[in-house]
Amino acid sequence: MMLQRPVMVRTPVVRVPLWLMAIWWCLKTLTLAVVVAVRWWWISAPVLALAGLWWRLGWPGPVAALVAVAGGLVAWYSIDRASFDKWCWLRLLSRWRRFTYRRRWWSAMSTAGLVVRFNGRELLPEVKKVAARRGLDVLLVRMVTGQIPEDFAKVSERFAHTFGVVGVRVRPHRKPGLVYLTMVRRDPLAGVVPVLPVASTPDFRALPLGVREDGQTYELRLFGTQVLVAGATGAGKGSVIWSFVRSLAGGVASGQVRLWGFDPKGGMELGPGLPLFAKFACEDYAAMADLLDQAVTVARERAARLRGHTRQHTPTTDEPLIVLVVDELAALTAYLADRKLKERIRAALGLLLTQGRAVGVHVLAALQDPRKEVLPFRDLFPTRIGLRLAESSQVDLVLGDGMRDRGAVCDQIPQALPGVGFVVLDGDPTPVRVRFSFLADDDIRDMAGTYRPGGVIDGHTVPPRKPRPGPASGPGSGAGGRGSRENGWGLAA
Ligand SMILES: Nc1ncnc2c1ncn2[C@@H]1O[C@H](COP(=O)(O)OP(=O)(O)OP(=O)(O)O)[C@@H](O)[C@H]1O
Repeated sequence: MMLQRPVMVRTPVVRVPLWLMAIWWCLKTLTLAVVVAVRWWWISAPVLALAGLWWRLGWPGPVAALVAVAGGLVAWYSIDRASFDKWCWLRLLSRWRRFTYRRRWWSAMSTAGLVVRFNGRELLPEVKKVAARRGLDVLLVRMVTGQIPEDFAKVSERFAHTFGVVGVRVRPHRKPGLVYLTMVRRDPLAGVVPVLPVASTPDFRALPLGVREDGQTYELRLFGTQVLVAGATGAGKGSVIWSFVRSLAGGVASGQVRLWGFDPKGGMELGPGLPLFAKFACEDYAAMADLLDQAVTVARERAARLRGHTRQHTPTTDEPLIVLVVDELAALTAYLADRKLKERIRAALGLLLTQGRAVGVHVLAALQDPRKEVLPFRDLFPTRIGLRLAESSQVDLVLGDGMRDRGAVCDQIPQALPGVGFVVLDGDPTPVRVRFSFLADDDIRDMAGTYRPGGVIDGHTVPPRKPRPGPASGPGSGAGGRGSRENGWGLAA
């Protein structure tokens, strides 16, 4: 039997003289000081500069420098606040916020259940970047292997309370493994959004409808889509409809766009803008079914003509974009007592929603009550807008499964914020919070007077009016010598 030598466990001792150790510690401290000074250069550089001035000029040196810098900043702020915010204030704020979020990060992740224990170690998501904006902070976070953005979305409310912010929205980064957390500190959408300017030729790929949380204009891509708006009573469906109509008004005036209105509430909602509509139906459901059938015929004719030539219709005055504006979809598809008529309407609507979008026949439909009879139509609307909703269960019903967890908390929109909602695009996992511009009745009448289109009156074609600035009289007032029938009530062709 061979005797094995015991394993050597003692560390060999090397005797180092004290002066060598002292040099080593000095070098180490110096390196650490340089690293800290470089890492926090935005603190160390000014401190060094002030110290240099004090060294050469005594106290007047740094005091004069501080006064000059403060004066320069005040002047910059007063002359160009946007660039001051962008290049100075928000950058400093971002650094401060990065420090404050990191301080509470470990406990926040731990209590939210996002710390992963692996191989005896604790792994937690890492804050890569913090960008402060007006009223919100955007954190770029690297997730721990195995985590997905949904894990963060589920605890977003918990984060809001932990970090003392009004809300947290979660959005995946385009690179896997990264996620954005938007910490909303004060609601940037608290103020009413005034009417937006009208483009004489609308850009159908970017129609301005309101303002997003990051302060940018929210632009809707109409080409290739159909739009559904849902909201409880008083949620501001009217403001979505009128913001949308306004974004198209230039095209309505030039004849590039034709609006067909369906207002089953007897003309209450769309009435103030009546002159803008080429066709309109508000009481007679059979007339509404006829209009829908006409739209299906147009869509089919165009599809037959365009097949093999193009995949997207280009609106012209000869072949305009047709937009059907429906104020209460459920009145057509769910509440209607006449079953035969209801089936006819449902069939026509289904065809329009599936076949219309490539050939320039679009639908904007508003919905108050997301009940199951209207649900089959939801998936035919690639763009869905959820305003304030009565119950949390309605959110996924309207916007699609999982949308509430992803931050579309329509049920938490306060009554005091009409016109605020979440927009969801098919295939895009991130709801966008938007406030739509508000048009009072007078704004709608002015717009209708200014941008009303030409039409057919008693067999004579009336050319479109040239847009003119300033207020104009409203519908029914006989402006331009046109009565209610000319305004479209009588289904002018
Ligand atoms: N975007 C907005 N900004 C500010 N206030 C708004 C906005 N939209 C609506 N409001 C206010 O909320 C009120 C209700 O809005 P609106 O009539 O559009 O709601 P609705 O959803 O169409 O309601 P209903 O289903 O009862 O017709 C308006 O009279 C207006 O005062």
